[in-house]
Amino acid sequence: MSITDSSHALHAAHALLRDNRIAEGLQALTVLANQNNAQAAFDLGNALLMFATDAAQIGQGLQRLRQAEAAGYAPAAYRMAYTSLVEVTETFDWRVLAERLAFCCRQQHPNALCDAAVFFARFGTPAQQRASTGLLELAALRGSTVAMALLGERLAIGTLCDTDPARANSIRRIAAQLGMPVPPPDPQAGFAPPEPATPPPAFDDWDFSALPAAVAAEPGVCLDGPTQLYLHTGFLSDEECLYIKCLGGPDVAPSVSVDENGRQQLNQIRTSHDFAFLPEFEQVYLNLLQRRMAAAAGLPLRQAEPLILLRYTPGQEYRPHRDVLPPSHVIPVEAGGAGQRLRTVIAYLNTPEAGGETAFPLLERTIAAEQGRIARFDSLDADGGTCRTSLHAGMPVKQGVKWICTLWFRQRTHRML
Ligand SMILES: O=C(O)CCC(=O)C(=O)O
Ligand SMILES: [Fe+2]
Repeated sequence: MSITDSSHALHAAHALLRDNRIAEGLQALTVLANQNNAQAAFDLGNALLMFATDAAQIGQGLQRLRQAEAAGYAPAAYRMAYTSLVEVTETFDWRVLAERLAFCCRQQHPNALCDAAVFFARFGTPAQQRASTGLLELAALRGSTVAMALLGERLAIGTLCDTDPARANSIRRIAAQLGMPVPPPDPQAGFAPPEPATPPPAFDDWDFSALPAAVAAEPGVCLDGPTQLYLHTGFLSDEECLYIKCLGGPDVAPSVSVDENGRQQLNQIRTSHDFAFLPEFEQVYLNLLQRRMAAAAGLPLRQAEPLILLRYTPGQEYRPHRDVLPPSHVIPVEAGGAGQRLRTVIAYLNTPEAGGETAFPLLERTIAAEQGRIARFDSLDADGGTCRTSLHAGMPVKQGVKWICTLWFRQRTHRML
């Protein structure tokens, strides 16, 4: 098949999937993938993983991703990189992760470049730190809107670059239109074209050997022994907080809760908006941040439910509750399931102007929502019963907006990917 023929065939397969003709779409992708079309193999792998309900189907999906990676297709290497960080389906090796990321960066994969920039800014050598703003420029030019938003903040503040308030203003305006929570433009400074005046400088120091430093973490200060309530301030950098908010912010939707009968419903207990980072929405650095949160929890990331991003606007709250699920929602450990929610980590991604504390009424403790800190606590006692003192509430936001993300850890492996 010629390149034009195969790209037509790929478009046709995508159209079938969009029209919900799933079996036909998968069949068309399979034909192309079997002709060694790397993009078709990648798309097929992703589609199989999205519809997979058991380990065998996941295995088939990953097989297609490996095929695409072996053919040198960077998006497949990228997905394998973050999948390996969960350590369920793919064995984990720091050296392989570093090689995959370096490969994706050389191929100018936008999300890999964005991840590299955020990683180097905090953990890179001085030369990598200085170069990281150029990597954000390149990632943005290649289509990463998150990199664009992070770049705008660097230009506004002058972090690892000279300030350029007029360009920062234009970028902030675009990022806000996309639904990202960036500060408003400063009208005094005017507006300059958002694109860089000169192309970003060439860079080829893709040494990711410092990656393990990104996931090292301590739980912090213990505030209550029986509840295992810990507080760790300064856990995430300002840029890491913005990275998480910009990744999920455009897609938050009204939160649902699970009632005592196991039904999902919109209700008055939890009035926030949220977004779940399902496997297809993950990124390498987001997974590294989750590994860091898992390290602070003392549990493997594979025991966590998907990371949830939450946004509360004034008046919104999460009324007093415990994080344990209704029994109907739990497959017990004895039956081979992931079991109950055991431990929660909450990361505070901004500091609201007023309100939004996390209150533990039975402990008479309140944790102020402060950008960059994490709180951690247990929902189960040592004997497996509900931890009574874990009762907690997200207090109403009084002024401004509150952004947090939460990881709920189960008793056993929960993630399939
Ligand atoms: O908003 C908060 O401070 C608490 C959030 C919470 O309790 C939860 O997500 O389970
Ligand atoms: Fe909670």
